[in-house]
Amino acid sequence: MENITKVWLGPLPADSPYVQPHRMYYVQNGVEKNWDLLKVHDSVAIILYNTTRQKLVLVKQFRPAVYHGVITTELGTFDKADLKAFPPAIGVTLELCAGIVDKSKSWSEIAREEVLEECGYDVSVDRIEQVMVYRSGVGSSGAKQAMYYCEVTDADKANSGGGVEDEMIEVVELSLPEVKRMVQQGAVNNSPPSCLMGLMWFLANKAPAEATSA
Ligand SMILES: O=c1ccn([C@@H]2O[C@H](COP(=O)(O)OP(=O)(O)O[C@H]3O[C@H](CO)[C@@H](O)[C@H](O)[C@H]3O)[C@@H](O)[C@H]2O)c(=O)[nH]1
Repeated sequence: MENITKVWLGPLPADSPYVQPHRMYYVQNGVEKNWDLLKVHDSVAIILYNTTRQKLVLVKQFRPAVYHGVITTELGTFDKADLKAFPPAIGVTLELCAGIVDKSKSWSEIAREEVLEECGYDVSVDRIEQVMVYRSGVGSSGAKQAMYYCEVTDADKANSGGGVEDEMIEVVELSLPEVKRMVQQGAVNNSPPSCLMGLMWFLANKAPAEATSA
């Protein structure tokens, strides 16, 4: 699905619209300290449950940062990736539908748009319920993420999803036993903590009782 033919690293341009690095200084207990950090966009993530099929709707995509992380855990650093030793599939994740907050719209409206763009379901904002808000990357970015829950039916399906412009996103449906297995065994698909936490929240609060017994 990822169709990646070349990967290399370069320096971060100062005008990156996605990542701004800073060194923050502070005085604690009378001692001057500093912390190197990244300003990244806040984001939304949506736990999407199709009640017609009793399936959780997730997305699969190549994540450059995960691919970089997998290689550098092994090699320390690299300039040009060896695609034979490190096939791009190792950078593919299974996640909740999500998106960055990079426009002046309400967070739930941004969540609504992501559900439509990435997963193809057209729902109104009032059907999207806020679940929790937390900070991710507490050592590096401290970015805020708001998690939402939304139930959809087959009748809400407006397109096949997959993202906008050149995004390559695959929509994946998981049955309730598959979701349960996923949280029992952990992140075999490079799934981020927010995804596992969202699925656990679903199992604890929304899943039909028969799906969580046994
Ligand atoms: O360096 C970058 C970074 C982003 N993009 C684009 O920006 C958009 C970002 O995608 P979007 O779907 O809005 O957000 P996500 O990539 O899904 O990321 C959010 O959701 C993730 C899963 O919860 C969190 O890990 C992230 O921190 C959070 O930003 C996409 O079009 C990307 O192609 C770039 O082109 N270059």
